Amino acid sequence: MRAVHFGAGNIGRGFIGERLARSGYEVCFVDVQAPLVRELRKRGRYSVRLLGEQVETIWVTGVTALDSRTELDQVVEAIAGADLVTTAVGPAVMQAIAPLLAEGIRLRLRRKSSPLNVVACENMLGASSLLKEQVANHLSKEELEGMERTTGFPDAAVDRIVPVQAGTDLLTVSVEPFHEWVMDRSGIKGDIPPIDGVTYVDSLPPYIERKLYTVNTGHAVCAYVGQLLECETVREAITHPRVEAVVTGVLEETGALLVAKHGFDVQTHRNYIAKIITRFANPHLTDPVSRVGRSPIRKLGRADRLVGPALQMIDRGLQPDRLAAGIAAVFFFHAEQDPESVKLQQLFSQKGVTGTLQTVAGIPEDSPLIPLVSRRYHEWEEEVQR
Ligand SMILES: NC(=O)c1ccc[n+]([C@@H]2O[C@H](COP(=O)([O-])OP(=O)(O)OC[C@H]3O[C@@H](n4cnc5c(N)ncnc54)[C@H](O)[C@@H]3O)[C@@H](O)[C@H]2O)c1
Ligand SMILES: O=P(O)(O)OC[C@@H](O)[C@@H](O)[C@H](O)[C@H](O)CO
Repeated sequence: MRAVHFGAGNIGRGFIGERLARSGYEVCFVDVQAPLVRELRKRGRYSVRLLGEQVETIWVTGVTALDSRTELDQVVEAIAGADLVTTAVGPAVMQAIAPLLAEGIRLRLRRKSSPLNVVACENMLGASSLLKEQVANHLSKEELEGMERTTGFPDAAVDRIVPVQAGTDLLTVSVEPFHEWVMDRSGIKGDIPPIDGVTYVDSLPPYIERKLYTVNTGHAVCAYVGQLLECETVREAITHPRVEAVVTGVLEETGALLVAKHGFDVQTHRNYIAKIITRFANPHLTDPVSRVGRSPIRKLGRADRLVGPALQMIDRGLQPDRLAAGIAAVFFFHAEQDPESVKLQQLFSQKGVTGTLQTVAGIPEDSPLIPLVSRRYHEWEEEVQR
């Protein structure tokens, strides 16, 4: 079994590649970082360190790599010969890999190959569906019909915290022991050769929303409020009583939404939240708030982890008070190496709370969310000036 995985970064090596290799797939990573590609190809293996009470080292073997900047033909050939394609490149990068995927699918159609599935393992709602649209833009009408018949793009939710890697070895990746990978069965064409640890469901929205609006909402609020209160890592933030209070308050709010919307059992959801808070507090992980808060404009998107649940709460007559405090904290986020953080600061200095939310999240001026966030912004401002 052969898998092509785009993005040999943290989650790519630390979770997707690890799962696929342990399930018997030969994994070909595709990345744009030449040193990473070179080392993966040369060594053919790397280690994943599970940072729990004890450190457990897993060797991921039978891997290789290609450079999507310089080895285009080989990447297309690898896609044509694959049993599965996965991605973990970041939502904004999917567009860049779409032409290569289209080329690979075109070659498979010409060769009358067996069905293929493409799974985007990105933190967003409907990532594989969006990737499908992006690929479709590069195909003729006839090729598109062929793709519809032969290629599945099942949406998925993936969960494992993989921080920025601080070790000296380029390939070794340290991760938390917890993992969850849920895939929408209805989007699959043909079969996906078994993957250890994947749960198949008939409808993904409850699972991806539960993950995005709990793990990622909580994580983001922890990062933004944490940085505002001078914490550098997620652990430092979640063990700061003020941050912890905001995060748990926010997760109570999104929990009420998720229970009302998807019918989750209240106690089961409380346990899910408690487990996540424990994961954030993992003393063996060093996860900087700058990573977790990265791409703040994306994170303020209308369907993303902050504004998404807040607007849905308002629609259901629920009050996203503490979530509004989390959203307001984003406007204080600074990460000089992060182009979105720099851009958001510029935008915010020109447009303030209302204009920025309208621009980046498309929220109407009369949305009740705007005064809620504005009030919370001024409260944070007073707090930091004290
Ligand atoms: N790190 C986590 O804890 C985690 C967990 C679940 C999901 N995710 C999601 O996975 C995705 C990747 O996150 P990450 O933390 O691994 O980021 P990362 O930056 O460590 O990895 C992304 C990789 O994609 C590569 N890349 C960039 N452009 C490319 C291109 N055109 N072709 C091929 N590769 C390209 C980069 O070089 C990098 O190696 C994101 O959508 C993220 O939300 C991350
Ligand atoms: O990857 P992002 O930028 O969407 O979000 C940052 C973190 O919240 C995220 O990477 C988590 O670590 C991950 O989603 C846990 O499963």
